[in-house]
Amino acid sequence: MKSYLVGGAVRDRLLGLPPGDRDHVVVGETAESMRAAGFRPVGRDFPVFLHPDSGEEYALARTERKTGRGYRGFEVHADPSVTLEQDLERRDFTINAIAEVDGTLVDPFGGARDIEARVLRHVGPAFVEDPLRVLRAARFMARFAGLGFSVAPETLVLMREMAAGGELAELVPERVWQELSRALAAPTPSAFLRTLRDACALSAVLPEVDALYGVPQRAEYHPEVDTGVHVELVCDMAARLAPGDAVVGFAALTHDLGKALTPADEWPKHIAHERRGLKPLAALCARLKVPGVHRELAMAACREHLNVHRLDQLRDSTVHDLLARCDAFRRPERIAPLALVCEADKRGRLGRADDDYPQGRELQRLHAAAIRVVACDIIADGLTGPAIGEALRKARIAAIGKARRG
Ligand SMILES: Nc1ncnc2c1ncn2[C@@H]1O[C@H](COP(=O)(O)OP(=O)(O)OP(=O)(O)O)[C@@H](O)[C@H]1O
Repeated sequence: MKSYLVGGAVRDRLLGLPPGDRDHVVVGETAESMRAAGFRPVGRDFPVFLHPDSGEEYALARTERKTGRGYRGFEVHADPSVTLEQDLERRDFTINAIAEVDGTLVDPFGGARDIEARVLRHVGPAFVEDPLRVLRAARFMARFAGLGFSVAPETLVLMREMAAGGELAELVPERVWQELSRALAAPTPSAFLRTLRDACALSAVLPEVDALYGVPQRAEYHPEVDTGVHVELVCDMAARLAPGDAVVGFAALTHDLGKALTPADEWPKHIAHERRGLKPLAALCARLKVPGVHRELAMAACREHLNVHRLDQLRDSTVHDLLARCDAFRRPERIAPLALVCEADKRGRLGRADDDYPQGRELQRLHAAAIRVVACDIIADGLTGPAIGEALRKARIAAIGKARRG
């Protein structure tokens, strides 16, 4: 059987990055011959098989033909006559279209040269057939911008054409979310936003975030002034504080959505932006089918980030109610990520990256003190019904006060 290692595994090795999934392409075989050799078929849309021992993916070499709008309008053709080069030609970027066999590269589109030059370049004119590739370009930039990569100018031209053609709106939410969440888990999420803006595509994918650009903030708190730039800095700071964590990343991205709704005559102040942001955030989550865990932290960060910043000015009961709104007595794991998002917000400002953020530690300390008080302490006092809840609240407020001043 003739098989080649392809895609991310070859690319990442040439970049000197740790190896991820190893995908292979197989030439000259059929689904029947693969099954006869012990490979297990997976997936509905493409002829992909799992190796019986290693579990690695082996896909039959295939070509694709665009038959309709959107990324689903593809006719896949996989038979033993499809060559390796034809399979590589249908791929998105030259850096992803390199194959390797026995230590030798097969690189018909100059991917190794583009890796050397740190260029993200499309393979060929078929690039425009799948609108998801605009998002993939932005996602690879989030991953590789720190290594010095940029999008080739001719690729950017095609991305702009694709965005102008309107097909991005037809992507199913799951695919958009997959690229967005992977970008937020990458080292430089700001490059995802900037690449989409450069391609005039951010307004189609994340209109709520696009609307933040050009909205000014008070320069004494935000030397970067522009809210969109602030959000970029916050996302990159979140990626630094919580590497690979798209839950924290998504909350960082969306914590200030309300600032886009501040009436312009109130600029650069944004009174009540925490409250105003909840509705567009809920709409965004519904549209992209954002998983509950991401949604919950994002809603909490949007609502509470100012409260956490001024934690030392809040009354004990207000700290308690903040924790209760976050459901932090039943779900204690919610507080550490909230503290991280708030820290990213504070340090994601021009010139503030090295600021200390004691509020994050204090929030966790007060939360730890409050959750030490449990219902059985109260029930032991002979209380019943709603009185238990009220007594519990009072005891937790007292515990917060003691932790602060005791
Ligand atoms: N929409 C697409 N259009 C063209 N080629 C694609 C597309 N999606 C995936 N590919 C090809 O399949 C390979 C595997 O895709 P995948 O999404 O797993 O990314 P990857 O390159 O392996 O990166 P990662 O390390 O992030 O998983 C890519 O390297 C690329 O060659």
